[in-house]
Amino acid sequence: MVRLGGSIVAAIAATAAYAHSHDDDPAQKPMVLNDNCHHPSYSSHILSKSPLVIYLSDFLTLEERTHLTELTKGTFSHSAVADGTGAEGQRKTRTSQSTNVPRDDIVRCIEERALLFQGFDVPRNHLEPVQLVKYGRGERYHFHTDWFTNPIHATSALGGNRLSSFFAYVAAENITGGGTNFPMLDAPYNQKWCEFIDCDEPYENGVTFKPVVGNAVFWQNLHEDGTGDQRNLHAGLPVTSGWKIGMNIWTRQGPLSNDIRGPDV
Ligand SMILES: O=C(O)CCC(=O)C(=O)O
Ligand SMILES: [Fe+2]
Repeated sequence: MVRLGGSIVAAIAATAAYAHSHDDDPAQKPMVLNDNCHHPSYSSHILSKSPLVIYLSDFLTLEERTHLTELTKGTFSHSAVADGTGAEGQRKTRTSQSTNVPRDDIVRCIEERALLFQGFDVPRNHLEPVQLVKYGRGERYHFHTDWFTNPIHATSALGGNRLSSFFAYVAAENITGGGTNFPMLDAPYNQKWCEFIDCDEPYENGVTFKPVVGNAVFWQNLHEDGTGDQRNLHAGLPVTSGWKIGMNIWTRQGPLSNDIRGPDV
C-alpha cells in the first residue's frame, strides 16, 4: 500500500477489514464503458483541507441531469433515515422524497467519474446505488452526518461505513432556500466563492452551498483511522419556494454485495 502522509499503521488498521483482491472478483475489475461516456471538464476547488471538502463545478452535464430526472420520474418515495428513531422521527428529520437510480450506461459513466476523482484504487463495488433526493416547498433534511453513528449500519457485510460523499445538484426550479449547510466549516474569504456559497449567511453559520445545478460537493466522512468526522455535519436547508433534486453518491470502505448494489441495466 502506498500512502502519502498520514499514519500508515492507522490506515492499515482502518482498511484491513476490507482487504480486497482485484484479480478474482469481476465486480472489482475496471468498468467497461460504452463509447458515449465522456467526462465533462469540471473544475475542482478546495473549500477545506481538514475535513477535506472539495467543490466541483460542472460535474454533471445537462444531458446527464435531464436523463437522471427522466429516468426516475414517478419513482420517488418518502426518504428513509437510518437512525432508529422510528417512522415519525424519520419524517420530521428528512422530509424529502428519494429513489435509487437504475444503473444504465449514463449512470455508470457518472459512477466512473466519482471513482476516478478519488484516485485509481476504489473498486466500483464500493459504491452504493446512486440516490436522488427531491425536495418541495418546506422540505428539508435536518443536521446529520452521512457516516453512520450506529455500527449496525456499517458492518463489513454492508461495506463498512461511508468513506466519502458526493452531493450534486441535479435540478432546481424557482428555488429559494434549499442550500446545503455545513455549520462547522469556516466560510472562505474570497468573493469568488459567492457564486457557489451563500455569502449573506452570518459567518457563525458556517458554509451554505447554493443549489447550483450541475455542480457538486465532495467530502471525506471518516478520519484516517476509520472513525467518523463530526466536522462534516450538514443539513439540506428547507426549500422556501420551488423545488430541487439532488444526487448522493456514497463510497463505502469496502465492497457491497450485488444484492445491495442492484443490477446493471
Ligand atoms: O439536500 C441537501 O442539500 C443535502 C442532502 C443530504 O445531505 C443527504 O441526502 O444526505
Ligand atoms: Fe447528507
